[in-house]
Amino acid sequence: PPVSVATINPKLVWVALICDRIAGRLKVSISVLKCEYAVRGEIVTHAQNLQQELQKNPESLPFDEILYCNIGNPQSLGQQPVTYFREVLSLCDHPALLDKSETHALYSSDAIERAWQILEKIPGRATGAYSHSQGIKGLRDEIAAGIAARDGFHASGDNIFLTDGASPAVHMMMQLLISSESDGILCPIPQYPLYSASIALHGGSLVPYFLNEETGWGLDVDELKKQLEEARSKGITVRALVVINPGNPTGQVLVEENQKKIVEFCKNEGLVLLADEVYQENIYVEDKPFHSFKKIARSLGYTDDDLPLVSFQSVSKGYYGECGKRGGYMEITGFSPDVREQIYKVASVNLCSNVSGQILASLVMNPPKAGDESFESFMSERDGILSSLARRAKALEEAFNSLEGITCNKAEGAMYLFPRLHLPQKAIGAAQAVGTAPDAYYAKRLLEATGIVVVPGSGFGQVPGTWHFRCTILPQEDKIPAIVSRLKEFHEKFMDEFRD
Ligand SMILES: Cc1ncc(COP(=O)(O)O)c(CN[C@@H]2CONC2=O)c1O
Repeated sequence: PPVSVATINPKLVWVALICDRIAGRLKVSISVLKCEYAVRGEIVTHAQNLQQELQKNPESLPFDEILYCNIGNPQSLGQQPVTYFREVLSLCDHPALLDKSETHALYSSDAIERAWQILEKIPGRATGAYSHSQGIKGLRDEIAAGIAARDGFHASGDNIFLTDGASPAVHMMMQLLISSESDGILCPIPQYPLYSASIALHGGSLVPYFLNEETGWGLDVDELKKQLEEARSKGITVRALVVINPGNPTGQVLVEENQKKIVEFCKNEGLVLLADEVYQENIYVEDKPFHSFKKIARSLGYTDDDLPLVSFQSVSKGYYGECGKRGGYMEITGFSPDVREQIYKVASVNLCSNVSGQILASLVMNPPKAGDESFESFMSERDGILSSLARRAKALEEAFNSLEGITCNKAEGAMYLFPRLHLPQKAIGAAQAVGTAPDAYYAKRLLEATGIVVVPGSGFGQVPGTWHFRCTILPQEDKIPAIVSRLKEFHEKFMDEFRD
């Protein structure tokens, strides 16, 4: 009888596929086979199967809904889009509305004005046309102005590449940096698996550096040096350093002094600094404001020519959470004209990113200002979402830390908690008996008992012998108490079952 992939050990599937590939029977490349993306991996597939069962027979499982806490997808869990952004987007998408008198009764005057300004930046006001391969120049200039206002240092629209979210920008940079397995990219462990997946897809080598859980997921430059030297001793040419700040899945926010050391490290070692800053607006602690690496580099006196730096931003996070609109950019500085030409060439192969995402990225980086008609309502929506995220982060952190055998660092930023499971040996043995990582075994048992979907820590990487899972802080606030009670009930039973 057909056997579901969920019950076969994924490693065996992988070996079988590789053998098929070597035998020439399978047309999928080895790099694709090596690629994994746990955020939408085996646990999520199992959850989707359970959801179908629930739809067929609502009484079939010990819960009545699946709660997807596996992915940073705020609007899928009830978060509302920002009114002003949607007003401007809808007017730009259907400019004929701007000629109708009734529009003024439906839209704020500053949204109407902003839509006119944006359309004036688009050749022929044609939002349905291909744009420049870096994105519409006028929108890139808007974004550059927003970056300059954020950092207090000059930014140029010529250095902005607008992309369909930050993901394709990361893939583009990996394509440019990696020629073979001897090219290495320093990545944090735990890391957001876009990086390990992209490095695998491009045939490169991931050079891990471990964040320190004991110091709140601190990034220690001595660890960077150690891993860099080890990679070089194996003949790997390390091309770049990835830093995710605020961190995913770990939620830490870097302090300025640490960032300065990281910039100096990249400068001294001749590394490209890939600064993933998609959670720059998700900061929940007063004493750790966000500083972009662009700002840090300029404050150290490094100019455009001193340090190759790529800064990634997205419209998927923050208080806007517009994941499905696919907007974002990379700001590239410190590259020679020849290299910039190659970056442009790669971008031009994809023609351009979607224009709605481009418009949204310009709104995110240049939102309403004091005095604008929409400013008060915009700030009320923004602050309401961010303060609620902070409360949810704290509630879940406290819940995890109240459970036997779980410790959880604070989520200082981003959208996730990454609690550590101190599992009894019996539980580890039970997982090994079914050929599953202990944290994946826990996550599957949690899902089957409560409907809560989390991602096993093994999907992000972790210090060997430690086990974690990642849970988003995104379920709406009124659902958090039910999640906490379901989680507590499951966990207490699990520990009773496996206590040594
Ligand atoms: C650190 C980081 N960088 C880049 C991205 C890509 O974002 P976009 O392509 O949407 O701009 C994500 C998405 N976060 C994933 C998606 O949801 N949960 C996650 O961990 C991310 O967490």
